[in-house]
Amino acid sequence: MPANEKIRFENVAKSFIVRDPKQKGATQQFTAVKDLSFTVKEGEFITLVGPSGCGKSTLLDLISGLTRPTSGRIYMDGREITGPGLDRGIVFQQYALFPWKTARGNIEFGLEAKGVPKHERKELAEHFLALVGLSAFANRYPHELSGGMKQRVAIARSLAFNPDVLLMDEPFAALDAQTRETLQSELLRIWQKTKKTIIFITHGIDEAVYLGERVVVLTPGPGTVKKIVDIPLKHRLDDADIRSHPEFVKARHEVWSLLHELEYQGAYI
Ligand SMILES: Nc1ncnc2c1ncn2[C@@H]1O[C@H](COP(=O)(O)OP(=O)(O)OP(=O)(O)O)[C@@H](O)[C@H]1O
Repeated sequence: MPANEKIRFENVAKSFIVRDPKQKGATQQFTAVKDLSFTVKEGEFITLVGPSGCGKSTLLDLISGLTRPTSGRIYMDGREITGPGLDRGIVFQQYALFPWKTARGNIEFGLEAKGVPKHERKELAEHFLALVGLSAFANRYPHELSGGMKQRVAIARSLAFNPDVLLMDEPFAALDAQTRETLQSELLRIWQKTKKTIIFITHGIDEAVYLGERVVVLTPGPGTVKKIVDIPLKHRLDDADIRSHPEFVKARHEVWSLLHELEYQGAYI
């Protein structure tokens, strides 16, 4: 295993048994992803983009250990992933916060379940609320927070567990464009500070290029790797208008062109 390798997909396929629409009571196999082979480096920010139904969430479920591959193997730190673990944190599109707990309470709750002592829970919650810029909102309940704030709490909650890898499934998809951009740069800042490995799923080509050091472009279902595009942008946070930068425009165009090749015709991107 190369020294800086964090996650390795080796010929991974995942099929589901589904109802056969042509024959009452019969079932058939449906392949969601196949021949998936790629690696993610330690501390890397990698984004995955592909049309609806190409298997992005399936792929994340496999890394999280919520489901097992039908064939092939997935390794983390050289060990096969066989189930869920706190070394992998997940942030979903929907915030999944407890409505009866405050922002701080939501973060502390998981830590309590993990057996972290009370004073440490409070300290950790405060540290991560500060990291996502929500110190002043610690005592607010989810319904008193904006969508962007709720998603920040969800990110803080995941980070408080100190996972090695943060798995993000379209976390900003439900937000308005302005809030999304703000959270994208905040996430980059957090990534630079925490040095976590981040695997981020998105429908957005801009988002994939802005965040990812590499963008994994997936084929329409059954999803497999079409191409991995290197994004050579070095100073994303220093340039407020990085999206107009020629390197950004070039990378964006490359990903866009891949997703508009013939095999994607009719797919919803
Ligand atoms: N538990 C399941 N049983 C049967 N089919 C499933 C199951 N989970 C996913 N699928 C199918 O596998 C394919 C991939 O689904 P998945 O949710 O991974 O796609 P996606 O790329 O995340 O889609 P989207 O971008 O629309 O969220 C879809 O056709 C879906 O219907």
